[in-house]
Amino acid sequence: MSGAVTRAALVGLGTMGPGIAAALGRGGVAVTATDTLPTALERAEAMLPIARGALDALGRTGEDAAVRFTPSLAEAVEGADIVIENVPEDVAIKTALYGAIEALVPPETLIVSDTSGIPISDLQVGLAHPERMAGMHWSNPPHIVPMIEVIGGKATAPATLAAVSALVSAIGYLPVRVKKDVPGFVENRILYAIMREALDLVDAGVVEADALDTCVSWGIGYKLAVVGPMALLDMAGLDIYRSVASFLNKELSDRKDVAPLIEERFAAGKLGLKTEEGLKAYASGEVARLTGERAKRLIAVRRALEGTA
Ligand SMILES: NC(=O)c1ccc[n+]([C@@H]2O[C@H](COP(=O)([O-])OP(=O)(O)OC[C@H]3O[C@@H](n4cnc5c(N)ncnc54)[C@H](O)[C@@H]3O)[C@@H](O)[C@H]2O)c1
Ligand SMILES: Cc1ncc(C=O)c(C(=O)O)c1O
Repeated sequence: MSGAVTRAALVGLGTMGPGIAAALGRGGVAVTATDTLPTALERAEAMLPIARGALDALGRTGEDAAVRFTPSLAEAVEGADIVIENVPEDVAIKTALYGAIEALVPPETLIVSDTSGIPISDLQVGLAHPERMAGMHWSNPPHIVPMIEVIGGKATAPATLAAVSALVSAIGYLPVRVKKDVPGFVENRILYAIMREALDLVDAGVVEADALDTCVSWGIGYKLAVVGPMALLDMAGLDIYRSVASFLNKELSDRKDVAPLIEERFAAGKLGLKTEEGLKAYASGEVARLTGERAKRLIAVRRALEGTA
């Protein structure tokens, strides 16, 4: 692929797809989006104006490039400069899809995955042209969180990484170049260290779930939005960090499996907002209300941090 990306195909329209479609369109990239489930296509079409409203509220106003929806993978990828894969976090599902995509597009079309942390080297291994594949990891909600990780695998060409980073910048996001293809990349290695400890503390009865969320959101979460961990070390003092880490690090959870609480809810089909019950149960209408309220608050915080509130 040479030149800027102007046309993207988006494959998979679940939690992440609709917001990504809106963000690309607002960034001037025409999108053709597809999913194997008709209900996902319908939902994504309904979500598009809502995500565009959030972009307006962020001050990211302007003309939208066309966003179209189709049940046909062939139609979605036709003429695309880049194919953005957003299907479930499962190597078999993703690699089967890459086979189908490669049969439909020329060798220069970029293929990227929004994988949360499967190494790109593992995903690209069966591709006929693995050099055109990279990781493009968005954060949920993708039309509001302005950072995207860019990851290369063993076979990724430098030109592919340059093109993906250029696309991220062109649509107004901050590209974070992850230099090694480690599982979980950077964002999810940090997030899952937090999640593991949070679940362990709740499971051990140290704190109620709601109180833990208050502690993290109004304590470290609020602070980290302004002062990242490396800067926070200097703010706290390395002597303090050293003293605390010398007794605390060995106390922290190092469990290797998934917490029993999550396994139990997963086995019962309780997946969170998407099934209206996860760690908590959500009354009718509550999911839409919560999603809207959270978007409003995230937008207000982002505008304050950007100095545009
Ligand atoms: N949910 C998050 O917070 C989040 C954040 C960042 C990245 N991710 C990653 O993004 C990817 C998608 O996550 P999600 O939460 O949107 O998943 P999801 O399960 O909500 O949606 C996946 C969609 O893919 C569709 N699909 C499955 N196989 C397909 C195929 N062969 N062709 C076309 N469509 C197909 C499904 O019908 C579904 O609509 C995963 O790799 C995930 O790890 C998720
Ligand atoms: C729990 C969880 N897992 C993965 C991701 C992203 O890949 C997110 C997120 O973006 O918020 C998440 O919350």
